Amino acid sequence: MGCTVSSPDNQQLNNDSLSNGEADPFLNSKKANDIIDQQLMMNYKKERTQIKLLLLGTGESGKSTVLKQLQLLHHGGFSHKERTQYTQVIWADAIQSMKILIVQARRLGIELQCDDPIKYPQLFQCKKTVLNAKALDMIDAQKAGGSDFMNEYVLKYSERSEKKRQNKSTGKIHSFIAEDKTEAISEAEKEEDDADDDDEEDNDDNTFGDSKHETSSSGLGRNTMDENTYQQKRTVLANAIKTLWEQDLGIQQCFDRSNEFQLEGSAEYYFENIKNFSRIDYLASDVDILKGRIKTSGITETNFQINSREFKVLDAGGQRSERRKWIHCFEGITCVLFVVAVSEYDQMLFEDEKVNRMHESLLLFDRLCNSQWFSNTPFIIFFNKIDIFQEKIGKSPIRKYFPEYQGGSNDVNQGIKYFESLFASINRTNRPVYMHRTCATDTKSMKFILNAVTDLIIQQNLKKSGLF
Ligand SMILES: Nc1nc2c(ncn2[C@@H]2O[C@H](COP(=O)(O)OP(=O)(O)OP(=O)(O)O)[C@@H](O)[C@H]2O)c(=O)[nH]1
Ligand SMILES: [Mg+2]
Repeated sequence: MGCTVSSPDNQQLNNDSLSNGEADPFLNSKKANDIIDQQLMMNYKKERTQIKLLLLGTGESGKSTVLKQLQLLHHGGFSHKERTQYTQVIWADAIQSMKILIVQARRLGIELQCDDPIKYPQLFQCKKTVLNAKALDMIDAQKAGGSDFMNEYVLKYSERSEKKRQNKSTGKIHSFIAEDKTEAISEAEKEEDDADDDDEEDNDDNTFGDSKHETSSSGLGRNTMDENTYQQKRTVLANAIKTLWEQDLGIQQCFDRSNEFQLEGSAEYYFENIKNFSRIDYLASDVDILKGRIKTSGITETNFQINSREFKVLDAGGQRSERRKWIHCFEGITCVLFVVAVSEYDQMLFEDEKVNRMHESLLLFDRLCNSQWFSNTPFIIFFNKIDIFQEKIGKSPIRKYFPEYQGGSNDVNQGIKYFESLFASINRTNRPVYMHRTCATDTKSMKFILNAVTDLIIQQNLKKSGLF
């Protein structure tokens, strides 16, 4: 009946097993509990000592570029996969950027020399080459990021998408930061679902420019050509882009007015280096990757070991439709690094061309800095893109967009100071906001600034945890 007779041999065996703990269910579960407790304690200690740095700011302000600099400083640089991806993306963006300049010149009533076949036959031919080029046939879309790249490409370059992204951008800049966390999360989840539904519809959209059915292409053109023909086509296209860029005065004029429409911030760099990007064996350099742009979707997490401390850096997509996801990463943040593109005082949002980018950044900062979520969290602001700011302020007066600006129209220092004071005046808490002027694409200056910033965060964190 299930009883066992305990023989002396049996008893010895049982005693041995018990002493090994193999057959004792209580001892076994205690062991398992101990392991879980140990793990929890380790996680708890790690959580307590790990520094969580959150990169926030509007779209295109330079958050991911700051992350890339951290990668160069503390992660041994970029992987082969990243280099391959940026090589493809930049080449496609370079082609589209030149198309945009041609089309926008017409919209703005700027006369293009390449529109005159009699006086400028060579430029006319170059224009035809560019407008007929299908960027997706000129790249390996899979290497460029597959379906993520394709969706992004359509959203960026389709005229129809311009309206769609405006609709998607609800204008509800504040929705992500409702003080009631549960309400905000459920709202975020609902809106995220809606956004996903929209994405699917985007796939059959047409592309900006003369190549009407470009996005229906799967980038297969590259596979149907032999290598020599493919390289030849790319070389011809690169020469056309370079010639238009260097010789057509209308293109230059249009570029000077690029704050009036959406153009890649690094378009000039792409055109200047177009021959590199056209080579099929070319692999993006560190600088290319820093200059290249891949919009962040969602939130990425990267771990670093900095001065023997664990850092987790969270990089959030900054466009309006991305911000509803932010709420998911607000917990346990050690420091917020807010990035402002100071050069964008005269530009409109990609997602809503009626809204000034600097105004959006100020509003966003107001909501974040004065929110209960971050009442004990230090804020650092990077006033970024100072290189573009320097070049631009002489040509595009700050006063035109910020009439209360009293500083000199060519004075870079006064100009940045003005924006710094606007941001400082928004801070209604009694904690300080640290500010730095940055050019996130410049590795040398960023090394210095990022070292100072990470030191400051470590010090602050030690003080806060009572370890210092
Ligand atoms: N010239 C110049 N370009 C910069 C600077 N910082 C960033 N950029 C460029 O600006 C573009 C956008 O930068 P990202 O780092 O992708 O911007 P982001 O804030 O991560 O954008 P989202 O992911 O959409 O939120 C890239 O092409 C960068 O190379 C800068 O200081 N100077
Ligand atoms: Mg980004």
